[in-house]
Amino acid sequence: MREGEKLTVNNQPCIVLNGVAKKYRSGRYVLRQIDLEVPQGCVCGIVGTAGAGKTTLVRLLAGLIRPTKGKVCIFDQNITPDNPAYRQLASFILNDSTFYSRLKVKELLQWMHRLYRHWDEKRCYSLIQGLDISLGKKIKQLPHEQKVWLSVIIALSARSKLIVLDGPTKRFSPAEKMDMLKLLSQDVINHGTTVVFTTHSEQELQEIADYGFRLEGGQLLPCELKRGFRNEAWV
Ligand SMILES: Nc1ncnc2c1ncn2[C@@H]1O[C@H](COP(=O)(O)OP(=O)(O)OP(=O)(O)O)[C@@H](O)[C@H]1O
Repeated sequence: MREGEKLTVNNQPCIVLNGVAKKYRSGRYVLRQIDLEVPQGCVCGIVGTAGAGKTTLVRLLAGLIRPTKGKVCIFDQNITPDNPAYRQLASFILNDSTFYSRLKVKELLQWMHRLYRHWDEKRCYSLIQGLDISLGKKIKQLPHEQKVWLSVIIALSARSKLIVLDGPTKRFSPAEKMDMLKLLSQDVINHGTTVVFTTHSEQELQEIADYGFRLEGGQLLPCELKRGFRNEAWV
């Protein structure tokens, strides 16, 4: 890919990155020139080795940090730490999320219900029951896997149009990882949700993504995929 060339994967983008570069105060450019459009209703995977800049990219999408250069847009809105307007539309499930640990599961869900305009209560409780998550337990008492599931359930119940996962399934068994991806794939198909995930695994990208990119040397390079997420056997 030539510098400055845009990776356009569809005409109706959910995410648009224009000339994005990021340099932390203490160091070198982690991201150099990212130009990307991700369409709505697809699964987009980003693979990269440790330190390639995946979390930095996700934190830019989440508006947790500012780009040094360029512009980050989600659903046509310019994303910065002081523009939280898109948050009714997007959910970010980060690697190190240790959220609301003192609340009970039930209290957290009640809070989320108040927070999200399009909250789907019926769906939420049916997912919770299916996964056997105890409503009376405090978040801090849940094992890591259940915390990640809970984040996914919240994103799905909030009817998020964009769900971004930054390596949260690292400690999952292959079967459990597949269950989560099947659940997300159904949302992509039924509701046109866009799912973006980061991974260290080229194989995961091959198995799951509709569009795949490799983050290397601060740039995003397109990956050729052998098959898409929406394998008939899964849906
Ligand atoms: N706040 C920060 N200040 C300075 N440097 C940082 C900061 N955050 C990350 N970095 C550096 O930026 C580079 C990219 O880090 P990042 O966490 O984005 O990579 P990653 O691809 O997500 O890695 P991993 O797969 O291990 O999570 C690393 O060299 C890291 O040390």
